[in-house]
Amino acid sequence: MSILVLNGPNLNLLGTREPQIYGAETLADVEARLAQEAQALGLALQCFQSNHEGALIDRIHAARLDGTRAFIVNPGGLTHTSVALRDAFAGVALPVVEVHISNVHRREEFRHHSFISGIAEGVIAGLGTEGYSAALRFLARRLAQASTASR
Ligand SMILES: O=C1C[C@@](O)(C(=O)O)C[C@@H](O)[C@@H]1O
Repeated sequence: MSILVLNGPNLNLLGTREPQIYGAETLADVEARLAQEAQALGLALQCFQSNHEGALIDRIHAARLDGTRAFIVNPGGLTHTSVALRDAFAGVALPVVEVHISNVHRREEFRHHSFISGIAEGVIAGLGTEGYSAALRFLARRLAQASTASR
């Protein structure tokens, strides 16, 4: 069972980008930690970051064919703008957990609306990079329950 972790625009700059908001860990640090946690949970993990909306959409479509069972996504600024990203998730119809490092609801008003939340199983915001780990633990349990139920 494989989980695909998607990060959108500017998340490649984690660690140096506005560290007072997003912290000091790099995306490579976060992905390495998640890979260890996934292994301990008995899950395979794939990670993909892009600054390009179309590349993210292509990766979501490709997930239909590569064994992906669920997504963890931090869409970055595309959260607040992208109907196309939402439609890609809806089209693939696998569970999605939306993660934001910062508490978007405590920030500028334009960050309060997400096009993704309406098709997500759940939304985690403001837990820092721990939010990705919380999403992984949630999905591990959810996928295990689903596979027991289908037996
Ligand atoms: O790029 C980001 C990062 C973010 O998704 C977060 O992780 O807190 C919040 C977004 O509003 C912002 O555009």
